[in-house]
Amino acid sequence: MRKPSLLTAFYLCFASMTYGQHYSMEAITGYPFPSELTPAAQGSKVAWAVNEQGKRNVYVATGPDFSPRKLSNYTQDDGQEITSLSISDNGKWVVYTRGGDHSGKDGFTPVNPTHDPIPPKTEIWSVPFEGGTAKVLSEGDYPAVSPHGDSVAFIKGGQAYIIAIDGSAPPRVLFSIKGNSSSLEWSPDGSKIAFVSDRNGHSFIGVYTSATAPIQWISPGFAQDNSPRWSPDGTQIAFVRTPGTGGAPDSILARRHKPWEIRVANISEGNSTLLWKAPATLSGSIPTTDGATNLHWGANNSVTFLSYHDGWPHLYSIPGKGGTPLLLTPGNFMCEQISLTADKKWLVFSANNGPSPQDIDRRHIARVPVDKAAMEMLTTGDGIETYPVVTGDGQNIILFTATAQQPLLTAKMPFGKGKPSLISASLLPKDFPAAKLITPTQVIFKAPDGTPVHAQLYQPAGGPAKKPAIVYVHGGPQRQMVLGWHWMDYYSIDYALNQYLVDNGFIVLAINYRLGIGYGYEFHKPANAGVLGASEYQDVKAAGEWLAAQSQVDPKRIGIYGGSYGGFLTAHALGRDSRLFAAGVDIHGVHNRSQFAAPPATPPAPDADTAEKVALLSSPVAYVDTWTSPVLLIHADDDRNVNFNQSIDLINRLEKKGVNYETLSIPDDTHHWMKYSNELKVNKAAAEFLIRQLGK
Ligand SMILES: CSCC[C@H](NC=O)C(=O)N[C@@H](C)C(=O)O
Repeated sequence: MRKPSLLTAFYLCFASMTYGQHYSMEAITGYPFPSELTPAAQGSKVAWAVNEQGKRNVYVATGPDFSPRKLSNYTQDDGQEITSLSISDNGKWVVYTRGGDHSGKDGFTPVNPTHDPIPPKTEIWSVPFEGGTAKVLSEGDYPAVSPHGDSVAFIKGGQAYIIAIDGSAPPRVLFSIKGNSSSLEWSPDGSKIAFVSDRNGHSFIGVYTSATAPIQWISPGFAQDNSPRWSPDGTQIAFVRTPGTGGAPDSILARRHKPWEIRVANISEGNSTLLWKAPATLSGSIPTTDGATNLHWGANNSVTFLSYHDGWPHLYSIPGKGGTPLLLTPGNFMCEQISLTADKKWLVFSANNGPSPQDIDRRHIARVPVDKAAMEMLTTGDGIETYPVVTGDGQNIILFTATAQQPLLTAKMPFGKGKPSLISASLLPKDFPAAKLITPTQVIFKAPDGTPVHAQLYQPAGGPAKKPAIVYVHGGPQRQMVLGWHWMDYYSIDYALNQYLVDNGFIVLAINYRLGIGYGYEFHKPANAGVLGASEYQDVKAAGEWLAAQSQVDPKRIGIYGGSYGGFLTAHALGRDSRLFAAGVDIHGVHNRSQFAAPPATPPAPDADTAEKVALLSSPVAYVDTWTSPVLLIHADDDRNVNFNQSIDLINRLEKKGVNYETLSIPDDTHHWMKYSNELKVNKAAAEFLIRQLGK
């Protein structure tokens, strides 16, 4: 087909925006995506990263107006992400890592989606807060800026290095010891560094003092010690202990408590005492939600942490000298994106809590003193507020806000009562079709076993009486989709695709199936789920049946799509229920989990054989014989989360079965579409396939 001329393309775009026709995929995915929001320890300075159609840069702002200022100048869609962003305590320097894919395994490993013959490196950069040329300090990752603001400790090759923050001298080894060093934590006075030494099955907490002093090991045992946190006076360290690897192989299928405890050590003595041991219940297992244990040492000698043991991810406080944990955040909601204020007196966080029944499917900002169960919800309404940080002067919260129409943007609000006001609206492209986006509504349906399943229903206005419909299945699986733009880039891309499908006449039902977060422990950690029986699939099938029962849906044109774990469930749906799901798009899904069930053990686990059989039955490849619906399979081959051969395996089986399948293979990108042009390509391919199969 002849491509339209540039002038024709411009006219079509202008017309579609003006006369109510469809907006382009470029328009709906052209939003700026913010991340890495961080405050300086003093004053009102903040910094964050923004991905503008693949061009990722650092922005900074200073109170009271917080007008954003672009600090770096990366001009290419080159897939090099910005992470570990921080401002030196004195506010003079901004330091960050550029490169890698930190949402996958081996975050440090460089990514090269531009197929450069000489691949980029993952490097640490610094730039003066007031402006100047950003400079590469060294190849490396996980930078920790000294409290004095003059040097940066970092990790390279599992060892610790240090360099002057202005790059005025070459990096030097700080300490080089057995195992892999990580989690560098400067002591408050900058005289020491606590760190984790991972030794493959056990780990120690170490303290570095100087090139002439031996590393001090803190309470070394036969366990895995992690998350070192200094007391404000620098005399103690709190840390999390879990069991070391080993022991008689346990059942694979049984659900077991995963023990963890918090311990406190005096630096002077080096031994540790037990501060709190989690209850030996399933929900008392070490939490796996955002920030995991979220261990902090706050003011008034208050050690704070997150635990799931009352059924919800809640915050607790316990005196550093010992005592009974105080539940800081009672209620049926989860806390996440937790940060401690510079004065260490408050915790601020996001929670799916508020006065409306819909708030369980949103996020709002809250705060609580580190030593008093006096939680306050600071935001409310129809929006989605996330990633709050308090400025070093304690005057303002800087946060990310979104709505059903507005993608994630940076905002400010007083640290107390008040409403967020946007500070980065100017970054939104002029052609962004906010006014054309619909507002999803909350739907709750029952799964066959009676479990309530929350979902968001996207309905186009007008159009034919019977419309095609799509079940959208998120990945993770511990994620929650909400009633607006999502705070993760991966799910912002899918929210954009859902809106685009609505604009092209589809109804979309985004389902929060079990294994997801936001609805309590039992929903998040259900029996017989995942590789242990895929019980969560019943929620997906129930969603298809719910759509088929709606008067405005054409039951013969129901499709499904999802990425990663969502691809896994999409493949399950097409294999097991092609009569219900007429077509689907499976983006880097997991298809054969048999090798995950029984990890190599000698002797094997008592139920290894059964687990192997259950794992296979939990895999979509077990249902190829009943797969008849057409499918588009998409995968990038530098995927560090789901191996590329998961799609090769399924494709070869579909080919043999004679299923109608199409493919899109993307060389050198990862699980997270590091290159914007690949994100666009994937969304366009998925939309085109669904429209072609179901739309007209
Ligand atoms: C065992 S399935 C792995 C799916 C994958 N999880 C982590 O990498 C996934 O769903 N990834 C993205 C989409 C996510 O974490 O949300």
